[in-house]
Amino acid sequence: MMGNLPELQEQDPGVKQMEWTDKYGGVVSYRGMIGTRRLLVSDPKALQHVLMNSYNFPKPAGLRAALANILGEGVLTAEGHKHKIQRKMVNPTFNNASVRQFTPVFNRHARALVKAVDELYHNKDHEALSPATDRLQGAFRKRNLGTVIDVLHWTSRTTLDVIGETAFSYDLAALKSGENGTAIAASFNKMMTHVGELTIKERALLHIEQFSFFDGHRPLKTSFNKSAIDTQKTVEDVAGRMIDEQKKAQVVEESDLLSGILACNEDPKVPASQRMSRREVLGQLTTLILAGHETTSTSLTWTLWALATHPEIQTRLRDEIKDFWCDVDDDLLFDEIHELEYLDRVTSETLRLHPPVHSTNREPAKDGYIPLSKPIRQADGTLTDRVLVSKGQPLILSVVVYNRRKDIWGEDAMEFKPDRWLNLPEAVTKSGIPGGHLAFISGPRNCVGSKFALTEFKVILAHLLRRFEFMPLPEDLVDISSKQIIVTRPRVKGLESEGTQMPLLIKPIKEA
Ligand code: HEM
Repeated sequence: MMGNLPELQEQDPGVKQMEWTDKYGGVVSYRGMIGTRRLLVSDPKALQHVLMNSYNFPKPAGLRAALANILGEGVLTAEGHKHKIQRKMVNPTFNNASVRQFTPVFNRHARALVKAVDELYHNKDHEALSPATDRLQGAFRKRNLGTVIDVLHWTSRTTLDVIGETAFSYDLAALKSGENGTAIAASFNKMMTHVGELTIKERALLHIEQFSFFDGHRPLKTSFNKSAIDTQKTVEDVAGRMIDEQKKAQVVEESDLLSGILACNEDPKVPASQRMSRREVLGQLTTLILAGHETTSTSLTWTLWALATHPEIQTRLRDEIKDFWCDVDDDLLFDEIHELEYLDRVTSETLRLHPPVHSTNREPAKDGYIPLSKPIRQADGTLTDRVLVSKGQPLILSVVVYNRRKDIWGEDAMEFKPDRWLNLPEAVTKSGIPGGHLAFISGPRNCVGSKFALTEFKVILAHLLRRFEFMPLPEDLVDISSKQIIVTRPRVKGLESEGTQMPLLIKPIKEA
């Protein structure tokens, strides 16, 4: 009934898939639910073929409909002509000029995060964190070893506040008051907690719901769908009021992503047939909040963990940041932050080793062949350098497997080594995948917010490293594993019931 899916769930995301790939090569056939066959794809030529021809390999209709329950009718779930139109409206709001304008906002929220963590360190009545960190706290404080903080919890609130302000000039107040903040912050938190706690039955229903025989009967009345619909409605109520106010004022100031999208959409030069409906504009907003918040916060979290477990890399990175950024009262500027070479290598290396979006699903619109860079052996024992796929065949494009393949990245592929980016293997440079790793995928449906994400990520990381040292907790106390909850989030082994978290020890940096 469940095919190979339980096997995949037993281990951290990507582990089983990597085993299969090592054994069988860049395209592996396995069983999904109710006898369906899925192809796990990690061959670079095959990935590029599918991603660059994205309109011939759409996202499965069922998956899009299930995602639309959570995200509305935004660019992430649109297909074909609709997607082209939406992407045209959304693209300009993420160009370099626009991201440059948001960089002061990233700096301001990074400072607020540093202040909150600093208060926590000095024990000024900040709220309790998570049961795990609270339990660990006493022992470490007594021995003057530092303070334990759940970095996932703090980065997640910060990136939520950033997206609230940059997307629609709205103060989500997540850092200040967390789940007691605005209705939007509270409902997003509730929905994400729910995703993390899905029962086996709810998971099965989510899978089943993706089959097209549910078209017209979605969303099913599950408690998860109810919380997703509530979240979407909460965002739409607030954003809808804002759109009405801007229309009443008859001036569209392009100060945030929403007004940038509105300005493109209302441009008199755009024919009516090329414009987005009000529902679609609102859908962009829910999409941006979800796509732009969890991804960046989990990347920051995995990076802090990688740096905590590699202190020499942490020190080298901090030294680069300190040398360049003398006065912490100055803001880090857009052009400057991207010139920091070691920071860039550390960023690429974390996105390679810990891509937040673990995989993405596609299906061919018609029968055809997918080319391979390396031949694979077929069931009958013969070798082939192309794979025949039929219309509707589920394809799982595995970001995490491609990013970690030893035959592509080298024998040390599972190690965190930022300097590998100084001299990448030919298999990577000739893969055709822009930027080398696949964390933002490629082609017409690549991550529209990648420059925004990289700038926000680097600014927040630089502020944190300038002020704090991050250290891991002893492995016998805290052993980190991961779980896919839309994005790949960390958990503590043995404390899975406490949800996702990343407890690390912190100490303020003593300025020389
Ligand atoms: C480190 C941070 C991020 C990573 C790794 C990431 C990764 C991705 C990936 C892999 C996709 C393709 C998903 C798919 O097709 O299944 C995607 C799409 C998208 N991302 Fe990001 N993302 C990040 C941050 C952001 C941010 C900050 C924003 C906006 C503020 C954003 C907005 C979007 C949107 C709108 C799409 C849909 C694009 C389309 O289908 O045309 N992302 N992202």
